[in-house]
Amino acid sequence: MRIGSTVGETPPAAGGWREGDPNGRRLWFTGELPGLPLRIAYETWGTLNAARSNAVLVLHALTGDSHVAGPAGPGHPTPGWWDGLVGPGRALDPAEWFVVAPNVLGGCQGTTGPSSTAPDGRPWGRRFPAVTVRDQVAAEVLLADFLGISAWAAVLGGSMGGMRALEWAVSVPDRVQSLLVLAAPAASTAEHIALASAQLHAIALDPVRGMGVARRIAHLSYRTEPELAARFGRRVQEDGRYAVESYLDHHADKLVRRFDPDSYAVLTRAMNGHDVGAGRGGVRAALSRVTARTVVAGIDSDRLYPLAQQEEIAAGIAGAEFRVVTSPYGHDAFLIEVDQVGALVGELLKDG
Ligand SMILES: CC(=O)SCCNC(=O)CCNC(=O)[C@H](O)C(C)(C)COP(=O)(O)OP(=O)(O)OC[C@H]1O[C@@H](n2cnc3c(N)ncnc32)[C@H](O)[C@@H]1OP(=O)(O)O
Ligand SMILES: N[C@@H](CCO)C(=O)O
Repeated sequence: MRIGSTVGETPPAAGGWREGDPNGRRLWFTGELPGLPLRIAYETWGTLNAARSNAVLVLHALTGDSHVAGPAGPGHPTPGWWDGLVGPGRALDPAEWFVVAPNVLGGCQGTTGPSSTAPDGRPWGRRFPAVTVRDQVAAEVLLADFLGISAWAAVLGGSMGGMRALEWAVSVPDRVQSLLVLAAPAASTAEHIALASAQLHAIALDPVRGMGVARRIAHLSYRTEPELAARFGRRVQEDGRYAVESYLDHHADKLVRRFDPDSYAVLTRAMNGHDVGAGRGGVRAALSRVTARTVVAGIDSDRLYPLAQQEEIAAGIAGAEFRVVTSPYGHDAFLIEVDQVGALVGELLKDG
């Protein structure tokens, strides 16, 4: 394993990597997965204690990145996506916990992905190999090895991050002491694959405009019908667009400005392939491997990953607690309902 630079050195140009952040430490390391040179960009908050027992791994969703906390700014296209969870007096207080957040394998914010340079000196682009959620976790295991963390005090994730958190607890149970799976399924369903299929077709037709279409489709699955009705109704703007149409246009435009369509496609395919039970005798058999103290939580209005999918996970893990986040916002509540999510994290970590 070759160790990469630390803060302050010139970061690699590819993949949207930028300089350090005053609220956290942005780092990267290089290693190798079979056949794939690997760089992982990650951020940390707090200090690893001498016993190496206070490390918490936070795993982001589809278009998230390592920037869990801190303001938006140069190099941070969005503010910290769980900003309310990390900081003094918050559930993940850096005075107590060493918080680590990697950008996912296949992503576009510093970790190896389609916008990275391939061994032939050209960007990978569409040639980037298909990766699975298991590959992504294998890469994160290399990061944990590098950091000298044999077991995480907690692994936390929502949505695609929840898929990886679950995969961690199943594939290396002895390295996960406690686990929060939020708004994620044990396996992607026909509905998920169908929604993703339409998005992937749009990107195949035209990467940039197609990703805008993909985001519109996806964003609808992240919110709820009553919320859209209450916020936008049938209102038409001065420019002639329905207000809800304009809202989706806005989210599409914002994503197009900050995200790589090839990464979007690679990560979407990885989510399609997510099935924690594949090759392990099925979901129940896979879940029975988990030894972590576990909280599985869903959102009562989530139409993408409905509550029954988290109930299934909780039912399969010995001693798991099942919790419901109450929200009108649907799937995106895992990002919005920070107080409720913070309470879940606090519950998980107390006496942990
Ligand atoms: C772990 C991760 O996933 S990290 C990545 C998270 N971030 C993203 O995914 C970015 C996309 N954004 C989102 O998904 C959501 O905005 C969330 C979950 C982050 C926050 O949700 P909310 O606070 O409910 O924001 P909401 O969905 O209402 O969007 C607000 C935006 O829509 C804009 N907007 C609202 N109505 C309209 C309209 N009729 N026309 C145009 N724009 C509109 C607002 O001006 C605001 O713009 P801004 O974000 O540029 O300031
Ligand atoms: N808004 C989130 C939702 C997906 O879970 C994202 O873009 O990652």
